[in-house]
Parts: sequence; structure tokens; C-alpha cells
Amino acid sequence: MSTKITNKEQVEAFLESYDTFLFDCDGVLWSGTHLLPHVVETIELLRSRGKRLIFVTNNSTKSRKAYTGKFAKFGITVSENEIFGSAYSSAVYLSKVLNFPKDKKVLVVGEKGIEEELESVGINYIGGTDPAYNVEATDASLASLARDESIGAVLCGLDLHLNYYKISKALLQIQDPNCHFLATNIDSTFPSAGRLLPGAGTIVGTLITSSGRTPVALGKPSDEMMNCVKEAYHLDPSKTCMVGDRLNTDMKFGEKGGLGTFMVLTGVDKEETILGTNPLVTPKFYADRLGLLYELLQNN
Ligand SMILES: O=C(O)[C@H](O)[C@H](O)COP(=O)(O)O
Ligand SMILES: [Mg+2]
Repeated sequence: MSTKITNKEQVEAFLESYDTFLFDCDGVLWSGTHLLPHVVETIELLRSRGKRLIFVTNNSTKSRKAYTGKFAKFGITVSENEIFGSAYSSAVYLSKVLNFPKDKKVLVVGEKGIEEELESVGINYIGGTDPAYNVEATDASLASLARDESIGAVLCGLDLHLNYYKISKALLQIQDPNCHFLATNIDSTFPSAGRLLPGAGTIVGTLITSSGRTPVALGKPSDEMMNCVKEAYHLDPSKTCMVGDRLNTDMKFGEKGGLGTFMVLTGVDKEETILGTNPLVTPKFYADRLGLLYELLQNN
């Protein structure tokens, strides 16, 4: 059974239970460029109580560095090493797990976040935001496509500049079984300004359908990402809580990692999904929005 947090005593007991909070971003802190209510106050409250905060997002469009800028725009000070995104998780996987060779390149289907994190670990890449890949698909441009043997992996994430030419190039590469097929994350939708838009999973889906291959997915709820986060932050799972808006990524990630789970209803999944029959995951706690933690403590 999931406990809905609705009063001051429950907030105090909840905060007492954990000393580290892993925060999802889209749908929890903000929705696109719209900051959700009392997020700033809640983060300040947790910091004032000596809690450790780590921001674990599946959104690969921005690097850790770029995210410090997004937080700053909302008046929230967050350092780069408090952020762990799926773009970084993918870069770590390529460099540390696959030991990706220096003479090979990654073909990126995605945004600047992936490019910057690959640069941060010294991995060569092509594609991504390079205008040379934002080409109209004509008979001539498609005929010019050929497999490039210097490409050793295709890494796909949320690509806001998707086109047929880029997807065709990526498909030609992963038709070679020796070429790694990786995804930063496979979220089907992307919460933005209160609506659900196509997610990275929709983009990756075009390559899954056309290639018949399944990528290694490196965002939440993957073990690869949890192992990286646990190692990077020396987590004590019993004193750590995962805060998210999505059952099949955030809450699954927390549950698989042996962490506490707190879901907020400002993003992808709603109360009826949690309370319905056989929910995928039953969060330990939930609330209408993150800011309630602060608001309820203001009540006398
Ligand atoms: O499509 C995506 O990539 C996701 O919807 C999105 O980025 C999720 O980000 P998160 O909620 O993990 O911060
Ligand atoms: Mg989210």
C-alpha cells in the first residue's frame, strides 16, 4: 500500500527516514521551462536539514554542465557533481564498460547533451547536432549513404532535430551486429508544459523497428545507471529515497535499487495508476506535488 503524504506529521516522518534524495527532473521539478510550485523552497528546506541531493534525469538533451545553467535560471544553485544524467551514464558506459576504442567514433542521434558528455570522457563522435546530418532525404542524399567502418556505436536519445536521413545513416550502421546499439533512455513520452510529447523511446523505436535489434538502455531504470550512481555517491540504499513522476522509470529504478520511493503527480503517471489493480510498482509514498513537503510544514 502506498502512503499519500497530506499532513505535517507525515512530512516530518518522511524527512526523518532519509538523508539522501535522488530527484528526477522533468515532471518533478519542472515541466519544460515551467518551474513547478514551491520547488525552490523545498530544495532549500532539504538543504537546511543537511540532506544530500542528487539530480538523476533521463533527459539526455543537456549535459551536467548545461543543467547547472537551467537550475540557475530558476534561482536554484546546483553543482555539476550533484547531477547525473542519462547522457553522462551513456558516456561512462562507453568509456568504462565498453572501453570504447580511440580510433572509433560514436554516431549520435540526439542533442548537445550527449555530445558534451562524450567529449567529457574523450570519446569521438559524429552526427547529433552537426548540420551535415540535418539533410533533406532525397534520392541523391539517400543514395550517398554508406556504412562507415570507423563508427563503432550508435547512441540514440531524445532528438529534437530528427530526420529520415539521420535515421537511415544510423540504421545502416546497426545492421552490422558488431556495431553497438545504445540508447540513453527509452521513456515513451516527454512531459513538457503540462502535455505529454514524444519521448526518447519514440525516437529509439524507429531504429528498433527498422533494425529488429534491442538497444542497451542506459538511463533509469537500468542497472547500469544504478550501479554508476551507487558507486559515484556511495549510496546507503536504506537511507536513500528516489523521487519521481514515472512508474516504469523512476519508481522502478528506486525499487530495483532497494531505495525508498516517493512519487509526485505533476508529471507522467497519475494517482489512479498507483491505486489501480496491479500497478507496475507501488511507491512507498506519494503526494500531489513536490512543493507540498514545504507547504505542509508551513501549517501550524
Ligand atoms: O523522453 C525523454 O527523454 C524523457 O521523457 C525525459 O527526458 C525524462 O526526463 P526525467 O523525467 O528523467 O528528468
Ligand atoms: Mg520525470
